[in-house]
Amino acid sequence: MELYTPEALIGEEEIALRIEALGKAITQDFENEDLVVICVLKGAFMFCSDLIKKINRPLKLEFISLSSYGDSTNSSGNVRLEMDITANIEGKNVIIVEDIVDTGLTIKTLMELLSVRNPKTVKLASLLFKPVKLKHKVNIDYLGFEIEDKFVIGYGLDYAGRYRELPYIGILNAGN
Ligand SMILES: O=P(O)(O)OC[C@H]1O[C@H](OP(=O)(O)OP(=O)(O)O)[C@H](O)[C@@H]1O
Ligand code: HPA
Ligand SMILES: [Mg+2]
Repeated sequence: MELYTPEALIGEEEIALRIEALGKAITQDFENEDLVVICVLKGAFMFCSDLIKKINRPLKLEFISLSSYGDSTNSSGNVRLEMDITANIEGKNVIIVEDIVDTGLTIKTLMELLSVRNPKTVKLASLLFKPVKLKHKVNIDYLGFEIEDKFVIGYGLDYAGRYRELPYIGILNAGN
């Protein structure tokens, strides 16, 4: 059987502790306010599912699917909308949940897409931020971890569709 243990960068416990803190912060910031949480598929599915369990406020969950990396470790520069949300977000408090902000192109594209729908507020929660590659200015309201310039996998993040199921964040090596 193929060996399958990519090098760990951020472990399960560290992720869980950070998510608990982010959930608390969101809970406090949205006292008496309803929320629409938008999970950006596919990468954010695991982070989003753990994060919403730590938000102690009424919320509705929506999914959007955006893709620009395909089977590469670099952005194609073209963000494809594969599936849109179904809810009307006009006048609503929206929290976008992303797995990673790398070049910032995906989140820039998504912010533009949502802003014309007139939400009341839009905040961004991202588990990871890779500042070295950033090309578009992005404000992350709820950040998990800043990471170095390595292509990461696991906990929802993929390389060519693989590794999303790993319970921790690992680093993609040539040997993986
Ligand atoms: O800041 P950027 O350079 O735009 O990169 C970040 C985006 O890229 C990845 O999505 P991907 O295109 O791999 O789709 P996936 O989530 O379905 O894997 C990741 O999940 C983010 O959404
Ligand atoms: O480092 C990364 N890993 C996985 N997907 C990504 N999408 C942007 N950056 C990354
Ligand atoms: Mg991907």
